[in-house]
Amino acid sequence: MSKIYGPCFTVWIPYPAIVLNDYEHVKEAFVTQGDTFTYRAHRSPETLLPVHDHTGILASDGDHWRLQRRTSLKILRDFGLGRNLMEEQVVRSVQEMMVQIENITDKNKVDMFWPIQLCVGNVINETLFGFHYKYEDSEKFKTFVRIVDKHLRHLQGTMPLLVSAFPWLRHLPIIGDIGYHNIKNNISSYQTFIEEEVTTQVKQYDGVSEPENFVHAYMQQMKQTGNPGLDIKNLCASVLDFWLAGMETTSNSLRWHLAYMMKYPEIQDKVRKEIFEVVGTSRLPSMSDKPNMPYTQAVIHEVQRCSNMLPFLGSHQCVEETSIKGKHVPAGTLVFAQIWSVMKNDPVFKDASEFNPDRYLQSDGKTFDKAVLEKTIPFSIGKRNCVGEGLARMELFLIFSALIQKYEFVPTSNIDLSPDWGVVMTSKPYTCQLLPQY
Ligand code: HEM
Repeated sequence: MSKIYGPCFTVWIPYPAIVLNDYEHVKEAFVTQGDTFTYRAHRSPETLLPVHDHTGILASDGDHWRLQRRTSLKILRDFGLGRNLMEEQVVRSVQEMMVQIENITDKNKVDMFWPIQLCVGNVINETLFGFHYKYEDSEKFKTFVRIVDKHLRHLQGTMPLLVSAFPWLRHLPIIGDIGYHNIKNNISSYQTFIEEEVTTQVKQYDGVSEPENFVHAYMQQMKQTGNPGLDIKNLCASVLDFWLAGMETTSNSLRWHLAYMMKYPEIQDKVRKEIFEVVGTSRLPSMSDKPNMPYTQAVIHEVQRCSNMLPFLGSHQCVEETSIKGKHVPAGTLVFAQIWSVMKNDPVFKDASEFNPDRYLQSDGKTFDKAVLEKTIPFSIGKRNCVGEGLARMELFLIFSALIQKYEFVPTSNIDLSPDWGVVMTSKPYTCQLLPQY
């Protein structure tokens, strides 16, 4: 549509919503006029993700959103987000995953879904609740993941979208049940999961001693600040946000990474060559290796660009009358930014449909092309960008490079790189043969 209507146009769904399609418009709205566009639209199907609207980070706005986002970021930073502590946590999960894979007796036809999911899930689980699920005792975790997975696919269905366009339809039988009430009921299953884990931690913590996990630290903030916006309801909502936003995205992205590596085995070999040269085989890759591994970094950028897991960001709403690049935007207008379009259509990506990690590197093979990097925005930009970007980048690097270091991934089923649609665009299921490399 952007080819016909340009980088900024209005769609009627049936209310008017502005769609931003290029980097310049997205930057002007979300960065230059960041405060004006941080509000959410509060319409289904988005409101069907959290348990209560206007709680936590993802589904709140205004001063309440600022408080929740600031509190969560402070806690994550105190726990070492982007520093050694968090790296140690990721490495622990990687080591457990490698043992699990090692123990798979038949490596000729492996589905990597659960090893990756549990590895990523345990990073977030340790941060939030301070423990890991054991591979042999992870049924509760798997049940939760299955519900969320189904939920995220279902939300993009025709019925939920119809209810979003015409909210009164939720009162009709069938459409209302499928498009609204069944989904709302589904949420209570994951609400129970989260509340049980939070309650266990709340009971264990005295409110004053050194916090050992996110729940403890949030409770400490509740006590120290006395701020009524920090309460158990918002604690549960923030924890759920981290589970939803932090686990499904990162684990799906890693599955995309392996799919691309199997489709392009020569690129997989080149990544492994760089890992062997920089890290060797006697230890796992670490964050201190990252600056010396430009090709691996370029591959991660290119997989994120091409897989484009979150083509549409969550809704943004403009709180006051303004203009974007000279185009009038009335107060209350909905704004959808298509980072899909930015990463597929910006002229900086030559032959954008080709999978070509080299586009990120200059001719010396080491220096990054800053113009290309600037427009690669899988975590969005501006005030409402991804809270977990630092952690996600660390996980992608450490988990991906550890897998490629140890195994060659050879497809044993068709690798189809077209996505399965949902709130998060996932790779199609595949199986692979794992060939140990040392
Ligand atoms: C590859 C992995 C990831 C990708 C591609 C990704 C992408 C994004 C994007 C594009 C947004 C902005 C959505 C919007 O504008 O509505 C976002 C928001 C968010 N992300 Fe991530 N994310 C990833 C991993 C994570 C992780 C690991 C965490 C937590 C530990 C996390 C937590 C969040 C939260 C809480 C928000 C909401 C921010 C707000 O509304 O203010 N994400 N993410």
